[in-house]
This record gives sequence, C-alpha cells and structure tokens, in this order.
Amino acid sequence: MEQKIQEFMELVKARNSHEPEFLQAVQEVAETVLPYIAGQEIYSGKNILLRMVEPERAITFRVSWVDDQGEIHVNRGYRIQMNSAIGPYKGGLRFHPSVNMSILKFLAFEQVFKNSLTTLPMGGGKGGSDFDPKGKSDAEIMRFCHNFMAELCRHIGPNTDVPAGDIGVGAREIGYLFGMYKKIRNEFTGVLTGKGLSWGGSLIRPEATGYGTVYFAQSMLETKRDSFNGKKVVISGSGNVAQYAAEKVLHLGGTVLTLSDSSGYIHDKEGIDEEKLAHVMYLKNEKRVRISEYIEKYPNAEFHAGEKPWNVVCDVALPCATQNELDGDDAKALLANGCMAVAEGANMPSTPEAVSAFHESKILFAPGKASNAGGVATSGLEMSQNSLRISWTREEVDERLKGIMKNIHDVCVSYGTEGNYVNYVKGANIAGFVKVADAMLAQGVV
Ligand SMILES: NC(=O)C1=CN([C@@H]2O[C@H](COP(=O)(O)OP(=O)(O)OC[C@H]3O[C@@H](n4cnc5c(N)ncnc54)[C@H](OP(=O)(O)O)[C@@H]3O)[C@@H](O)[C@H]2O)C=CC1
Ligand SMILES: O=C(O)CCC(=O)C(=O)O
Repeated sequence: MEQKIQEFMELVKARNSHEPEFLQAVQEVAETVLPYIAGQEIYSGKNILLRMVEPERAITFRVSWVDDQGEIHVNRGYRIQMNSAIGPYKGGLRFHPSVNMSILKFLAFEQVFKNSLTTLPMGGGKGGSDFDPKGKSDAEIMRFCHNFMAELCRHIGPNTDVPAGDIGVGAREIGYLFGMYKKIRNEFTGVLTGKGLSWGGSLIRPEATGYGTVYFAQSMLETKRDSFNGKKVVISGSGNVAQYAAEKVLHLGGTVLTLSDSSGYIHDKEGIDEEKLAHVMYLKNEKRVRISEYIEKYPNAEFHAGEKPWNVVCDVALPCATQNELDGDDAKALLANGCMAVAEGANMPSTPEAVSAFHESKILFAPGKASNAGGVATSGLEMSQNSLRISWTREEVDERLKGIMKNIHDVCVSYGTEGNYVNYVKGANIAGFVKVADAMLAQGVV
C-alpha cells in the first residue's frame, strides 16, 4: 500500500509540483482513502481519487480597481470549481495577499469532503483574490468587490456555484458582491451565502463555524465522559470563527485564555469573558484594528508580539486562524502541557508533523474538514431557506446545526475507529469520500 500511495502522489506531484498546500491536503487524503478503496470492489479500476484531485474547472481573471487617490491597481481573481458530483459548487471566497492556486486548490479539495460530510447536496469549490483588505477604506473595498463580481458573476449561480465568505470576506464584502451580482444578472437569488438578514441571510450563519467547531469538540469530549465545563481553552485567530468559538466555549462553562491575529496573541489569565469578547468583536469587526489594542482596555492581559498561543497551558486547543499555523513543535508544547483535545476551526491549521504527534499521543484530534463544517452546513440551510422563501428561527437553525455536527462526529467514529482510538482524520476522509465517489460512479466518466 505504501508503494501505491507513493505512486499516486508521484502522479499528482508531476501535475502540481509548485502547489505545496494542495499536495499536503491530497497526501493526507491519499494515506487514508487509498487503503480503504483497495478493500472495496466497486471502486476498483475507476481512478476515482485521481479524478477528484483534478478541478472540474479553475478560473482566473483580472480585477482592476481604483483606490481613493485615483491610482489603478490590478489583482488576480480565482474560482476553483472542484467537484459537482453531489450538488452545485459551494465554498468561500478568501481575500488575502497570500492567495494563490495552491492555497485555493487545497481549500477547494478539502471543501469537497467537508460538504459531503454535512449530508447536504453541495459540491466543493473555493475562490478569492490576492487583494489585501487591510487598511483599505470602505469605498475601496466596495470598488474591489464590485469589480471582482463583475467577472465572477458569469461563472456562478444558485444552481451552479454558490460562494460565501472566508478570510477577509465577511458580511460587508458579501453585501457588495451580492449588490453587483443582482445588478448585472437582474435576479434576486441565493447566489451567495452569509447574506444580511433582511436580504436572504440565515440566522446563526455568522456564528455557525465557531459554534459548530465547539459542538464537535463537545461530542469528542463526551466520548471520554467529559465536557467543556471548567476547561482552559486556547484559541488562535480573532476573526469570525475564533470569535464565535470563544462565545460557545463560554456558554458551555469553559475559560478562554487567548486570541490572536497575525501580529501576535493576547493572553488573559483571568479569562476572556462575554464583556471582553464583545470588546474584541468591536475591535475586529468595527474598528478593524490589531488584537494588541485589547490590552489598552484590559491591562492585566499580556500581548505577545509575533508569537503563537500554543505554549499556554490548556485542556483544549482550537486553532481558528489559518493553514499550517500549528507545527510539530507547537504540538509537542501543547502535549507537554497536558492538552487533551484539539479541534480545528481553521482549514488545515495543523501541519502533518503536528497531526502525527496528536495521533501518536492518542489525544482527541478533529480535522477542520469535520469540525469546521458547521459554517458551510448552515450555508446549506441558508440555501434551503432561500429556495423555500422562508426564514427559520434562531433556535431552529441552531438545532439543525447541532444535529449535523453530531452526525458528522458519529460518522467519523464509525469510519475512523482503530481499536480503542478514534482517528477522526481517517473517519472524515473516508466518510466524505464515499458519498462523492458513489455519485461519481453513478454518473459515469464525465
Ligand atoms: N468563515 C467561515 O465560515 C469559515 C472559515 N473557515 C476557516 O477558518 C479560518 C479563519 O477564517 P475566518 O475567521 O472566517 O477569517 P477572518 O478573516 O474573519 O479571520 C481570520 C483570522 O485569522 C488570522 N490570520 C489570517 N492569516 C493569518 C496568518 N498568516 N497568521 C496568523 N494569523 C492569521 C487573522 O489575523 P489578521 O487579521 O492579522 O490577518 C484573523 O484573526 C480560515 O482557515 C478559514 O478558511 C472554515 C470554515 C468556515
Ligand atoms: O459557507 C460556505 O459556503 C463556505 C465556508 C467555507 O469556506 C469553508 O467551509 O471553508
């Protein structure tokens, strides 16, 4: 099997040699899914995983826009339409200077498995731009979003491809994107999710990724007859996912000790309570400043410039910032400090070395494609509400989200149990694969 995996990866590398993040995501899936395929007659000779690693379509386009000084800038826009076997392409848009083909293909590939795990009819896609929203005025953001959508609108639609937010794309950007789509196409449809409540959005969508991550971690803790109550929790990031993961940890009786951004992390030994979290939301969502400003209001907290929070003693770690933010040394530090569970809110935040360390020490470890699936699942619920032209209550959406997260947890357990340990990576990859693979088999070679 080792050799089969190596041969498969050689083929993928030959085509994608300059895409390290994409190769990293594929390697992890190959290591768990190829041994499973080998024991399943129906997949024999069908090259399904090889077909799944090739995007159905990868679109790149120019986005020109004018800044407040009248200067013209050019960015690159992307949409990767990875797999539509089980539904329209679905996945976020990321605006960050690091965005490139490798990062978007890894995200789109992960999205295929994640969306399948939700059990909702959504294929996988991802897109974005190397545009950097930091320091831009509202007017500049609007002009960029409008020009981005002026091209993207040709390639998406409520039954074709339904983008949403990701890093650098939140409620404000979705508004500008939706406005331009509606103007050009002259149709009011659920073409984007994460919309405002008065124009087709769903309650709980902003909270869903963070809440879902904590619901998943809660299910893992329950397998050890444990809970969040009284747990010390370390969280990275301070954006959408981190904020609502922190909120749900507080609801469940845990203590949140850290939050971070790309400039460093804050450590509040007294705990980031609801009032302090509201201040973080103000700093990040309205004032749009660095997390270091937290200590101006709460001087008992510390700011550690240029560092990550993984050396802080904790029971549970929730990486909620970005890919590869938690490496092998960080994992060792968490384990040495007694961390018992890690649930990824971000996409692929743990490096392969970190994941191996978690597995070797047999702690609870949830990969993002399972634990952060609550965001896209609730996007799926937003699509359903748009199609039915109704709005569910907060409680209704939250109950559905809880049910979906519990179901994802349980399916990971059933495919990932190895003796008395649950390998959630294996469980998520195989369970996500099976539904897509079966649909691809049924649809023939297309
Ligand atoms: N939003 C959603 O519904 C979903 C998001 N995710 C994933 O969750 C993660 C966070 O997304 P989201 O919260 O939406 O994004 P936001 O843009 O709201 O927040 C991103 C956070 O991560 C930090 N960050 C970004 N890049 C880096 C970096 N290179 N080093 C350190 N910190 C960094 C940002 O800090 P700074 O401001 O300094 O850049 C910010 O605090 C991503 O991996 C995303 O793909 C997964 C599922 C759904
Ligand atoms: O809600 C969505 O469609 C996308 C969410 C997303 O980008 C993700 O799950 O990584």
